[in-house]
This record gives sequence, structure tokens and C-alpha cells, in this order.
Amino acid sequence: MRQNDTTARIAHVFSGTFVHSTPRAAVEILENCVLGVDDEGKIAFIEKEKDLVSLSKIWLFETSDIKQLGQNEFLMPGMVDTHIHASQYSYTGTALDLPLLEWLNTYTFPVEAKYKDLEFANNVYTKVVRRTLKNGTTTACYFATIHTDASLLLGELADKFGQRALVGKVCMDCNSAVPQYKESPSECKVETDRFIKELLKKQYPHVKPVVTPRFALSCSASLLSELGEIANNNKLHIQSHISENKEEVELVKTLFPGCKSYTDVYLKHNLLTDKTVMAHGCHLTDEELEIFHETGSAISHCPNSNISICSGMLNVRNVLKHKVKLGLGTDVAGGYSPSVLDAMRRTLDTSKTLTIQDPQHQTLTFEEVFRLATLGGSEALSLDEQIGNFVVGKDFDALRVNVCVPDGPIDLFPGEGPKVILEKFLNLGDDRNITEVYVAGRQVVPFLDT
Ligand SMILES: Nc1nc2[nH]cnc2c(=O)[nH]1
Ligand SMILES: [Zn+2]
Repeated sequence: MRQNDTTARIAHVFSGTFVHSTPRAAVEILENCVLGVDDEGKIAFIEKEKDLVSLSKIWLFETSDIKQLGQNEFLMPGMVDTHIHASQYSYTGTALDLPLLEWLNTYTFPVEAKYKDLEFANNVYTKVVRRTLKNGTTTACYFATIHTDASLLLGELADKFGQRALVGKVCMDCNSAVPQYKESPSECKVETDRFIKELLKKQYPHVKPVVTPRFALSCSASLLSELGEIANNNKLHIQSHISENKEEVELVKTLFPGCKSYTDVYLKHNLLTDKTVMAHGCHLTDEELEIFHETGSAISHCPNSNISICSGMLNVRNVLKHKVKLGLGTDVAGGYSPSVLDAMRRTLDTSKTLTIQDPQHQTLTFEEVFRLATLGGSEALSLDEQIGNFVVGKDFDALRVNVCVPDGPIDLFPGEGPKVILEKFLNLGDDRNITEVYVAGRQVVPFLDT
């Protein structure tokens, strides 16, 4: 328990069952506990319920103010979507009939080009932030488009609705298929600098910029170097794509003949740091995973997208064996679902498919996948000192889950304990079961305007 000091006041106290992950336990279930959140949105204490009276004296709260969770309820950490294209949300659930490079040219680039229009951007970005928050994404690592003002608007909307976010203005100076959707190298640099400067100037407490080269095929070597320098000089996060599809990997080899591998392309341009997250990585070799481990760079596993546009299957077990940080991503709209619950299910499906192909493969458990969606995601984004689980001093990013909402998707039967309740929620639940969402102690769902 943290000592109270005169500055800390308690804003919320919850009592009941808490479910989270720790580095040792993929799932830890804390029953009959109380959790206090201070007025700065940080977890002040998490203790056994029997100590309630002494806690209320130390922390000066009324026991009548406690929010009591019901039998079929629990609190869990907010989910982290480590890779989502906010700009592709308008066509989520469609356009999944082409492989990556044709998919980009046919569907993605023409849509992203529309974000010059701020009204169009406002409509889609409002919807994606609200939809993901409702589905329990308390932290999102977003790709926007090449347009600085629309990307700043995405940051403004995440702040307004209370979502924690990393926002990336996309950088690309190569696009022969849709030449109207790219920038000149000098525009790229100037606009990236402006984006970072203006977003930081807003001083949003939970929204920060992330340097975003789209992927090696969209960026010249000099642009990659420039972006590596900007990120390192300003100690910023970096995100991109790597080894998603075999055709892409082959093309990268021909375009960067001086590099040993796709990973080496990013390494040589100083883009692999402990604040880097690379999406997909389906076709990385063990040697490349070793480089991820050494640099502290992370992988965002996007299983819905990997299957939907037939890119490949990431062997998460092998990534974890290499001690590479890994979180889950929806990769909207290559992935057709904006929900991290879906990403968890597709992670299990992919792992089971790998086991069908090779019975020696050690299938992931639902507990491990729960950890990837929460603590793992926070590690992948290097935010694990602030979020990811219920530890005193971390920000309170949390979901209140009720598995028995009226007309909900889950039926319970006698004798089912909290572990079964958690498993049913992870496999069967949806946004109807996520009755409240908190980011840094602020309740952001239900929305104030509904
Ligand atoms: N899935 C996916 N892969 C990419 N690689 C480069 N751009 C993209 C994108 O928008 N989506
Ligand atoms: Zn992507």
C-alpha cells in the first residue's frame, strides 16, 4: 500500500473481483478486493476487502461511496490496440479480396487520399475513436494519413473522447501506383516536423506523436534516415510495417540490395529502438527476431488482417521464445474488426492452426492471450511503467465487465467461477458487456453525450 500524503485524494473506490496479468502470472484473479484511484487517475491502493475500514481512514473516503461490483462483474485493465489505421475505418468489413500490395493500390491509397478534406476526416476519426473506446480499447497506436492537419485532428479527437493514443502522420515519398498519394521528400520532412511540434504543443496528457514511415516499399532510403534521425533526436515512438507478405519481402530485398534482411533495412536507418513497434512480422527469420530482441523493438501481431488478406501466420510462441515484446493489433481495415477481443480470438485461432500443421507447436492459452492484449500491449508500446495492469502508481485504465447484461451474448450456469467467467467473456463477449471504460481515472464510456 502506498502511503497517503496530503495531496492525494481518492476519486473512485471499487470493491469486488479484479483480473489482470503480471510478469509472472498470465492471469491473476483478485477476489474480495478493493481498489482506490486517486484524483490524478493513478491506482492508490489495491488491498483485501477485510481492510476496508482502516483503508477508509488512511485514504479519507466514505465507505458509502464505494462502487460495489456484482457477482457477474469484474474489472480488468483496458485493452491496448498496438496497430490500427484510423483512416481505413470507413471501409472496415469490406474489400478483403486482394493480397496486400494490390489491396493497398486498389482500396487503401485512394481512400487515404481523401483526408485532405477535414470534414471527411472529422466524420471517420470521430467514429473510430468512439467505436474503439466502446469496445474497450483504452490505448490505440494509430496510423492516420500523410495529411498533417487531419492527423492533428485525430489527436484532438482522441483527447476529447479521453482515449490514450499514439498518433502517426504517415510518411511516404514513393507511390508509383497512386502517385497523387505521396509527398516529396522535403515535404515529408517539413510536415513531419510540423506535426510533431504542433501535437506536442497541445500538451494533451495522453496523446503523443509517433514517427511513422509507412513501410520500406513506400519510403526512399534518405527519407528512412531522416525519420530515424527525427525520432532519435526527439526520443519519440516509431511505428511501421515489416515482413507482412512474401511478395513484399522479396521486393524489399531487390530495392535495398545492400541490406541483409528487411529488419536490416530499418536497423541501418536507425528505426529500431526500444520505442519501436513494427506490425505483422509474419515472415521474420530467427536471426531477425534476434535483432528485435537486442534493440528492444516490439512486434504488433495482427491476426485478423494476416488471415483476411492472406498475408501469413505469425508464430507468436517463437517470437516470445526470442524474448521480443509483443502486443495485439486490429490493423483495421486489413483486419475487419476494430475490437481487441476479436484480435485475441484470432490470435488463438492462428496458434491452433499452427498446432494443426505441427502438433509439436505449443498452442497459446487464453490466459497468455489476455496478457498480450493488456500488459503485453503496454510493453510493446513502452508504456508499461504507466499502464497494463493493476499496480499501485500506474494510471487507472480499466474496463468494468458484466457478463450478464440483459439480452447479452453470454449465458452463465451454476458453479462457474471467475476464471470461467473471464474465459466466456474473452470468447463470447462484446461491447454490451463492457459497461464502463476508464482512462487515467476518467470515465470515458458511457459517453457523456449518450
Ligand atoms: N496491413 C497493412 N499493411 C501495410 N503495409 C503498408 N501499408 C499498409 C497498410 O495500410 N495496411
Ligand atoms: Zn497496418
